[in-house]
Amino acid sequence: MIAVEGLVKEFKVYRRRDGLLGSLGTLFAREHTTVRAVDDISFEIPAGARTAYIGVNGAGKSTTIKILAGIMRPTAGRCLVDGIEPYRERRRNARSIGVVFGQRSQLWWDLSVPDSFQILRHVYDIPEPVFRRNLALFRELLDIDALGSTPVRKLSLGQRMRAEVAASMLHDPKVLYLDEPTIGLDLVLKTAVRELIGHVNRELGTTVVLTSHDLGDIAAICDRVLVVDRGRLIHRGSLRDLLDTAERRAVVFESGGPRPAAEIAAEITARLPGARASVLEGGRVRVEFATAATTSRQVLGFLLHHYDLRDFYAPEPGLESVIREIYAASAASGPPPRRAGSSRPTAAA
Ligand SMILES: Nc1ncnc2c1ncn2[C@@H]1O[C@H](COP(=O)(O)OP(=O)(O)OP(=O)(O)O)[C@@H](O)[C@H]1O
Repeated sequence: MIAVEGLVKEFKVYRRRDGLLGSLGTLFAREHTTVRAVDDISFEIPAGARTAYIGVNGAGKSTTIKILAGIMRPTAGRCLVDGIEPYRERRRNARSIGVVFGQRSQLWWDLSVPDSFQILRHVYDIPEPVFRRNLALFRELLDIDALGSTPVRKLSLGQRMRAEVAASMLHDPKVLYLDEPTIGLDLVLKTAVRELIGHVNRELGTTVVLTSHDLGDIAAICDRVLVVDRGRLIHRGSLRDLLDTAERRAVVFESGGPRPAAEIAAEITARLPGARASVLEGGRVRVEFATAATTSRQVLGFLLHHYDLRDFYAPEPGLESVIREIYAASAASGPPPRRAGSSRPTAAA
């Protein structure tokens, strides 16, 4: 569905000079640096996949999504979305995609949500049964009727986001680009939006590309991840594989023996290389360990041999810690610098 090859996007950022003379100077020669926001990225996303595109602030996520959505042209490389080069055929592309950019609105500021939806219905030429089916879905899951006839500009961020998500899906797009779609939503509405995205993915085979700093969104919506760092793709794979790469894991157990939990925890920390044990509420012991120093098998063997294990479980490694590990590894190996190209004077435009 989506094929990206050697995608590059550079921005020229012009330097401002201080003072009147400096300002006059910039009329004749302006210095700039080149920011390489997307740096030779290639990937493919099959139809119906739910992909998280993640990275720290400024990693290049929004820039990539803007290119995929046809809002921006790449400096080099290309992408095809459902056989279309989005920035060359913007109108055709717009019919088959739905977009939510958390900070930007696709609704009419002075109109109510129902009026905005009526306009979108005509813009996209949405057949009546599809329009009615989708409105019923948004009523059920997002309580869209509660937004009433209030103009969009008067809605709270959370209310507007509900309308934005619904608007992006109104015309049954083949691809949904969601940039922070649950920003400003409370937990109940977050869950509803996640359910809605899951629903259209299952029922209509919609391809979903999500960028979010909300790890709950990623875990609930996506089954695969692309991780970008300073414009470069540094990890791709299934969410399951990503979690399996966790270098730190944990087990929690309850000991039936007479020894105090604090004593057991201290013993484990002292004797198991790379392990740190602590006592949880209720006297259970949590052992965190680095898989590079001690394997899961060694930890389990040690615990079984020394203690009377009553209750035992291994919590899932948190997505947050796994992603932190990936960023740390990337920073340590020193990927290409974000700023490509040098500063040079150019004639003023
Ligand atoms: N129009 C622009 N002009 C100049 N630089 C830009 C422009 N748009 C983005 N950049 C720069 O490109 C880099 C990537 O920005 P981008 O918005 O794609 O990051 P992001 O991963 O979406 O970040 P965030 O999580 O904060 O939204 C940043 O260094 C940013 O400052």
